[in-house]
Amino acid sequence: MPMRVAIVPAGQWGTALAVPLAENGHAVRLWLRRPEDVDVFRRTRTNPRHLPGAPLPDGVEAFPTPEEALDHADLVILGSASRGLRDTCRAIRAHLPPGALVLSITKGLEPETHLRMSQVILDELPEVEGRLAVLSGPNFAVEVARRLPAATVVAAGDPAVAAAWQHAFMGPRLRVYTHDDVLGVELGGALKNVIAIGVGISDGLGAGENARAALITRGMAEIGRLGVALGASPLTFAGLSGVGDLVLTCTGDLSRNRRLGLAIGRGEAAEAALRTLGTVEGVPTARAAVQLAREVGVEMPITERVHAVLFEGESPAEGLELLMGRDRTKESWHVPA
Ligand SMILES: NC(=O)c1ccc[n+]([C@@H]2O[C@H](COP(=O)([O-])OP(=O)(O)OC[C@H]3O[C@@H](n4cnc5c(N)ncnc54)[C@H](O)[C@@H]3O)[C@@H](O)[C@H]2O)c1
Ligand SMILES: O=P(O)(O)OC[C@H](O)CO
Repeated sequence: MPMRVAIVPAGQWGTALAVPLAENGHAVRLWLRRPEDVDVFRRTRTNPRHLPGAPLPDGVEAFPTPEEALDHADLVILGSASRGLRDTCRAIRAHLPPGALVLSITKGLEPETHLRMSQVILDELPEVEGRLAVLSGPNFAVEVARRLPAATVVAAGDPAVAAAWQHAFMGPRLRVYTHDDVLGVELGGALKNVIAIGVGISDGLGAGENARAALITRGMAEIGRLGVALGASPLTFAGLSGVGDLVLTCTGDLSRNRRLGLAIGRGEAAEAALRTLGTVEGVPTARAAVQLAREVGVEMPITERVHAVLFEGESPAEGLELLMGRDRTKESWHVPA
């Protein structure tokens, strides 16, 4: 059954997700935060600020206010970067249709609180409890917008909620798997961005492909270690939202996190790279992840080094040396009792 879907706000990822939704016959309304972007959209049917060169299908409309975008919405997608998610929740609260299903597509941890994105949403919008799902997986927006084949995961506490989103998105170019481990799916999507910065740094230094594979694999181990300590199922990290997204982000040159790392590893200034790249979620997430890991007593050596390079002036070469010089250990996801 065709539904009304609001994407509030629509950045690169939210705009790309309008494509499979509209192609499934849903009426999609984007909230574009700058009114001039709405004018451009109405003239060109593109959102060039966030997703240049991707014409959107009939059935997608753009609006300058959340109120208009949310009018009679059955399904609501929160598409903000993590730094704006709280403000987004506050901006939509008064206009959220009662009973609408809500989906988080944001990958990150809040630096000050260490909360996952679904926890931030429930903090601001407790009334959506039971109606909230999260989407995460190995998905570059530009490829989804170009209708290249992809797979992703929707997780929710209530299987009927996950199934409703699966039904809304699933089509010949996008496979959607449901999951019940919201915690594991969100942590995989958030923490892989920090490891991708680390792999980019290593590649930028010219450390080689052996180093890249080692960082990805040991990165998965430390993500899994923290995830399990926090209550996630270990097998979630073997799935699309875990190793799938980690591999994509660490190896795909479309990744902004990987590209930030590459720039740092080559000796370029992180600030300049960040200005060009825009949203790089691994940066705020590195702060939260390091504090969270220390709180629960879990070792995350790669995340620690990325954090030190980003925030403590450690050089990429020093970081790599410190990782290679760690005490001998066995290969495991050992979680202290
Ligand atoms: N782009 C991708 O390929 C992709 C794929 C999967 C997941 N994601 C995730 O989707 C999320 C959004 O990424 P994106 O690529 O769409 O980023 P983007 O930079 O293109 O868009 C970010 C959106 O957040 C809004 N925003 C930023 N600061 C805000 C604030 N303070 N208050 C309210 N809104 C604010 C912007 O207006 C914009 O609409 C990220 O968490 C990212 O990890 C992105
Ligand atoms: O461009 P990035 O690094 O934010 O990665 C985008 C997606 O998260 C990949 O799944």
